[in-house]
Amino acid sequence: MNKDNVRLAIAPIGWTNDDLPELGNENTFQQIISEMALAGFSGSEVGNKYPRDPAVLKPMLEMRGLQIVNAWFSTFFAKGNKAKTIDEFINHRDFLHAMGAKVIGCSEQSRSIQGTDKAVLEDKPCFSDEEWRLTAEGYNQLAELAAEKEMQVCLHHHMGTGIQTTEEIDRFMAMTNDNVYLLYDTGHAYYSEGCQQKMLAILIRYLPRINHVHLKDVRNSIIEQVRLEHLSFLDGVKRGTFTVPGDGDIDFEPVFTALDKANYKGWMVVEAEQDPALANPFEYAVKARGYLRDKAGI
Ligand SMILES: O=C1C[C@@H](O)[C@H](O)[C@@H](O)C1=O
Ligand SMILES: [Co+2]
Repeated sequence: MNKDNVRLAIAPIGWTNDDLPELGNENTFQQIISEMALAGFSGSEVGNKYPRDPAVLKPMLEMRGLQIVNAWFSTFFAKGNKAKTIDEFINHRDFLHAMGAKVIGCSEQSRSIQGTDKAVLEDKPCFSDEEWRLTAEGYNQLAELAAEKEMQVCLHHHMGTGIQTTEEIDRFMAMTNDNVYLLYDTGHAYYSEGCQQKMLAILIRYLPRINHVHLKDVRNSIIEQVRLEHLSFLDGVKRGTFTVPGDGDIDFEPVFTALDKANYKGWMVVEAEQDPALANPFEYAVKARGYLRDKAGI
């Protein structure tokens, strides 16, 4: 891939998991960012151990050659919580702007089961026409608010949410304006659609509107356990659904080729939540960095 276009970041979720705070609670903020830098990454997303004051956070990152590239934001438009969502979004946008980030990765969490004990492959919500209308209207407004700071909003399609499958991503992209982007997450696309081909089809269809990429690998054997045992999303994570690129069953080379051909300019973020007691986060960060050097040439 073209090194002038793409930069590499890593998410803290491999060290401490915001969805499962008991995973990696022993890992400190300074250890996390020091290991990210030592493994050869130049960006990070934001985790729950990060100081939220840019005056504190920025110098701690800068001295390690790191910058903040995005932070997760949960929206609740479909259930009618527009005013609260917008209010919180503005605070979040201003924090990310102060940190120098350009994109704001959001997930529509109305009726989401990603943090519950429901079976992730069976019990996901499906939005009504009215829920779709509210969601699209909300994201169109977020895009305008982001533009006020020369930033862009993107939707993180996610397991267990109302915007997970190919059809749901298609509907979301069709109902929103072109200034609403997609955060493409390889792991969620593969997990939802069950195969490489469909995972790639989403990427290829939306290349012009993808402005942020999460690189997660998956273990098919664990997804099979999730299916057979009707496990929740988080139970799957604890068993090892996800791992770093190159360590699981996804073939990443066509992903890199498609992004490169489309002249993708932006961050690619290694994001591989697994139990740090089973998968040493620093070791896996180094492994991911080596894989990206070998296979993507970056
Ligand atoms: O981007 C993400 C953030 C996490 O909190 C989430 O659950 C994970 O799977 C993900 O892709
Ligand atoms: Co992600």
